[in-house]
Amino acid sequence: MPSLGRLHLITDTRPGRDPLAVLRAALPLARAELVVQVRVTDDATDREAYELAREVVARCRPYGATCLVNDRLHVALAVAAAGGHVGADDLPVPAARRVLGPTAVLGATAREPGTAVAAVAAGASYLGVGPCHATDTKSGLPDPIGPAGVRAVAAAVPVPVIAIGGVTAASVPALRAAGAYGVAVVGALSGAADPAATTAALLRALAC
Ligand SMILES: Cc1ncc(COP(=O)(O)OP(=O)(O)O)c(N)n1
Ligand SMILES: Cc1nc(C(=O)O)sc1CCOP(=O)(O)O
Ligand SMILES: [Mg+2]
Repeated sequence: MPSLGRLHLITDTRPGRDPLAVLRAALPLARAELVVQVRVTDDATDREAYELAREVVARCRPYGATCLVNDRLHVALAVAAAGGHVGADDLPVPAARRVLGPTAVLGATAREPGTAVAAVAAGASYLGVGPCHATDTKSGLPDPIGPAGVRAVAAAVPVPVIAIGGVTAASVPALRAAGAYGVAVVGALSGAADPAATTAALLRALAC
């Protein structure tokens, strides 16, 4: 399995956002370092998720970037994405692994070491760990765990930890120092005035 990219761009399909424009800006800079997670709003249809994921897979391919699909693993399979990401309300990790097969990339959300260890034992190949910082992008999240929370999880598992939640280029150094392999962002890129410049800043921070 090729090594996982360190910059995870999660698509923002909320009204007024343009996920493909952000992707166009990020891809030529981040190339194989980019993992694009196709995440649609809960009210999106499977057809909408499929069309977006198909487009993302096609755009990622020439750059060697990776496309994953959030939650909807049948969509991941249908578009031949590299894998998917599941959390507490989605298919359990063992079931997700069965659906995706043994070689797919499978991410699981873990907020503390116990869940993290269980997710890895059940077949997760990386963990999304957060929320690291406060964020308006998703409601109903628990309190931020900060770099200390990331450190606790990263110390407990042998797989890459991807820090998520309110991540910006400025917060990357502390998260990396805490053991994060990479970061996942929504708002830092989808709300950026200059997504290319922000991608470059995130990549610089991740390279240190
Ligand atoms: C990299 C990464 N980490 C965590 C999540 C959150 O997944 P989940 O808890 O299933 O919540 P939703 O994204 O489905 O709302 C993620 N998507 N990616
Ligand atoms: C989708 C999601 N899941 C999170 C978790 O902690 O599980 S935080 C989050 C939103 C991340 O968006 P932003 O980069 O704009 O803060
Ligand atoms: Mg989910």
